[in-house]
Amino acid sequence: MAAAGTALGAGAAGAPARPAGSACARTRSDAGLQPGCRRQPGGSRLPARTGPGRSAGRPLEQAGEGAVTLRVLADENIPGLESLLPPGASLRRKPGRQIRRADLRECDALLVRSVTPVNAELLAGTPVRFVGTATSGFDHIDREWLSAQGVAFAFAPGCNANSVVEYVLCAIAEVDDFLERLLAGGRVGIVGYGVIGRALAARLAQLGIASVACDPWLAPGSIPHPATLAEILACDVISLHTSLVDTAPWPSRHLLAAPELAALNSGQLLINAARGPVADNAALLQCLQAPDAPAVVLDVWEKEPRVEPALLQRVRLGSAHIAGYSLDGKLAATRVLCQALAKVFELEYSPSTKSGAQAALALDSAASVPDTLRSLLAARYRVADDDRLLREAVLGCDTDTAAGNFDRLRKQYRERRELAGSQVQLPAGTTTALERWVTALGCTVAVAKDGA
Ligand SMILES: NC(=O)C1=CN([C@@H]2O[C@H](COP(=O)(O)OP(=O)(O)OC[C@H]3O[C@@H](n4cnc5c(N)ncnc54)[C@H](O)[C@@H]3O)[C@@H](O)[C@H]2O)C=CC1
Ligand SMILES: O=C(O)C(=O)[C@H](O)COP(=O)(O)O
Repeated sequence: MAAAGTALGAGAAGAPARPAGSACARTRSDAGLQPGCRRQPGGSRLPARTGPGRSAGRPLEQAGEGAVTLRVLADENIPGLESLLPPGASLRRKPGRQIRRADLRECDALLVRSVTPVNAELLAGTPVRFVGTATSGFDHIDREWLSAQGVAFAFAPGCNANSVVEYVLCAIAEVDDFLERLLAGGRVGIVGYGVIGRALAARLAQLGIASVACDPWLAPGSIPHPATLAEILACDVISLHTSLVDTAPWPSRHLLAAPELAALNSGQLLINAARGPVADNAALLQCLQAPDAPAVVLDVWEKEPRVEPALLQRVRLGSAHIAGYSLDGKLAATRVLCQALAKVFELEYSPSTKSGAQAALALDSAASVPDTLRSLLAARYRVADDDRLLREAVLGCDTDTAAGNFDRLRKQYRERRELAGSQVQLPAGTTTALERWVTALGCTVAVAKDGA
């Protein structure tokens, strides 16, 4: 098992072994950079290829005086690279599912998303010395192989955590009266207490909503309100945020299988915005055919890009693996990868850190607290919109067309901004209680002056 959390700045003191596919404490600004590069004798800026059967890397090509050509191949769905890559990098794009070894014959750095498996089959015999994934999860990357070969690796921990948290809050606000129930003393059970699990617990606490969490890979004492999986499954809302882990003793693949799903009832909401296989989809379909089935929201599916139509028909809300797709999160991930790339290849680099201002929101109603929260959340994002698009794209199509449509929805995803960080204008005379809810969602408050 690869030592997990070899990310820069990461490390949970006293933590036991972490599962492959897990990352320790990280924030949006931390680049998860796995070492694997050595300074070359003779001053080459390329990382050494230190793995078995490898020779040292050759220097970067010189393109004109002083210019460095760093050959980058990137998934076409990583935004902002044209302006954020270090100067001197040359960029080629390909659809992530179509990247093959032959594409990498003249390539120093590969930038992928979750749809490109990166392993010996893809990289052996290529000059690639840096792999970056613009994602939080890295179950598609064979990090042990990369490390053994001296190929540097970076990922984007935490970059889209708030996007996922807001997706979960929106789902809660959009399904039945779960938001009311949580605000009236209900509980959320969080499975997986990594970056996203912790961010969700923190946001819920700001809203005065209780949560408990389980994550057996963490050291005892690292979860403020720990619970067993059985206790989690008794909560009003259950939200899955584990990495996809196959390692004993606590694999997360099929963590929710028939016995666990049988514990749920129609008074509960289950949300999976982690990885499809964390919930056994065949068992989930069976569970949803029972009369006392829970409400289920799925952003992720076991055989993406193939979605089981019968399952989609029975979930309350379904989306095309876009929980983390805020523009803010995507651009943050691009910046993290570009910074890691510049560090590995020892390039001077100071990228812009702005995503662009978000339009201010106005809140003018004297609505109930749940409706105030609901309207604020819906001002930026509604899971129901993605649900409609997914149903249109998948239901009634043949399997291959539906799979292509699933990927197209993701490629053409609209510009979605996060709520946190938005300025919310409140009417004059607004109560401080209303301000409290606005700030609990991570927004800043601007109170209009009388007569304004
Ligand atoms: N739907 C989407 O758009 C997105 C999905 N994700 C998924 O969410 C996952 C979580 O993201 P982060 O919090 O950043 O990752 P993380 O690595 O910080 O946290 C994952 C946590 O899951 C825990 N875990 C592993 N196996 C477990 C088990 N059997 N039971 C309970 N906990 C277990 C790990 O110990 C770890 O603490 C990612 O690995 C990725 O798969 C992440 C971002 C966007
Ligand atoms: O960050 C992750 O982990 C994710 O699941 C991504 O947000 C999903 O994006 P893709 O890489 O699948 O486009």
